[in-house]
Amino acid sequence: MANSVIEFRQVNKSFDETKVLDEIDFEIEAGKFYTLLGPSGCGKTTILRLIAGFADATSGDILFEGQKINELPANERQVNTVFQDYALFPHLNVFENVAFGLEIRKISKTEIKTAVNEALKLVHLSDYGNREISELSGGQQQRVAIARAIVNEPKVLLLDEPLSALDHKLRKEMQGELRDLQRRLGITFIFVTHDQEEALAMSDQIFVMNAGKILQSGSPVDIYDEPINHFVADFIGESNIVPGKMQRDYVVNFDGQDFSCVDAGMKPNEAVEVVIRPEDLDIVAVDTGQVNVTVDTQLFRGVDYQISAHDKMNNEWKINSIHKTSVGQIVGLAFEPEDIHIMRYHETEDDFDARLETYE
Ligand SMILES: Nc1ncnc2c1ncn2[C@@H]1O[C@H](COP(=O)(O)OP(=O)(O)OP(=O)(O)O)[C@@H](O)[C@H]1O
Repeated sequence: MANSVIEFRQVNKSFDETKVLDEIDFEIEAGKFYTLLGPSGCGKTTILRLIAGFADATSGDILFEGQKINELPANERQVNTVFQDYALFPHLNVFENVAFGLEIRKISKTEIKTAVNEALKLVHLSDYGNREISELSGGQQQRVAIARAIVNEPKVLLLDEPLSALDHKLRKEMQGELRDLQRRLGITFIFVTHDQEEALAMSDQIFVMNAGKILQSGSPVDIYDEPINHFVADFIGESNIVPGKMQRDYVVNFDGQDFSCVDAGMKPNEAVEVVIRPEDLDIVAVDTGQVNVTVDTQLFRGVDYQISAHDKMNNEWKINSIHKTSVGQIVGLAFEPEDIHIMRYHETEDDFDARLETYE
């Protein structure tokens, strides 16, 4: 990649006998918003710590703009980190917190003042320089932490679950602000979250992780529409995942019937998993859709109903619909061939658990 800023080559990290990163390979392109997404304990923070230089890889290479930086001390790396708990200095005011990194670099007072004011302006805190940290809301403290990181003009900003302490509404607002800030600054952001909605909303590129591995990387749309396996399909939004068998190109069998799909290139009779998103299903009269299901539960959510149902093979179906049904009712489900996504390779959570055990 011509514009690569960070690259991991077969990076492994173990603590004693426990492997927490397993052959991690990726390239990060300059100027984009990347997200590491995965459940708690999958190794996201460890990747950030390796990039920042707070921890060493057990094996493999870490490159910054094409140069190996495995041995480079943290303070010589052109990256800054925004931590989950902000890590602000409580005895310094807002201005002093942001200025701290510049002061230890012995930059002139005038330059510091200009840079700090510019950083505070970028995070919409221009009038807050004299405030004590204890006088700020959570969202404002988060902005100070971001200003303190960007004032150093890093090439890469690492953000470790920076929004997790905020309430739902503020969190949504900050997602938009961070996205805007990244675009305005044009520096690379590497953002860590376990919240799939946040990852889809903010990122240019997502790395979906589980159990120390990157399972899939791609744009939010790619990952949502073309999940590579069961874990990704399930983790990114809600999915109906039904076992099936590829009959031939463009024809898949599930629920005891053949369906047209847009997938080809698999072996005849290959076992597959069929994914259809709940919002792609329409509820229609019984026998007028492709699959009939019996409604098991129905929840009203304001904008729609979240319905769960089962088909004659006892596959579970989740449907988001504006149409009200009733428990026990048999309805038809209609969908288009392009709403069917076929996954040829699947690894269930049980498989993952089994793989995890091999680490121990
Ligand atoms: N210093 C350490 N010593 C031993 N094990 C560690 C250490 N740091 C992390 N781990 C383990 O490494 C694994 C990955 O941790 P990491 O913090 O990278 O996960 P994460 O995906 O960021 O999780 P979370 O979302 O909970 O922060 C976990 O099982 C964790 O317990």
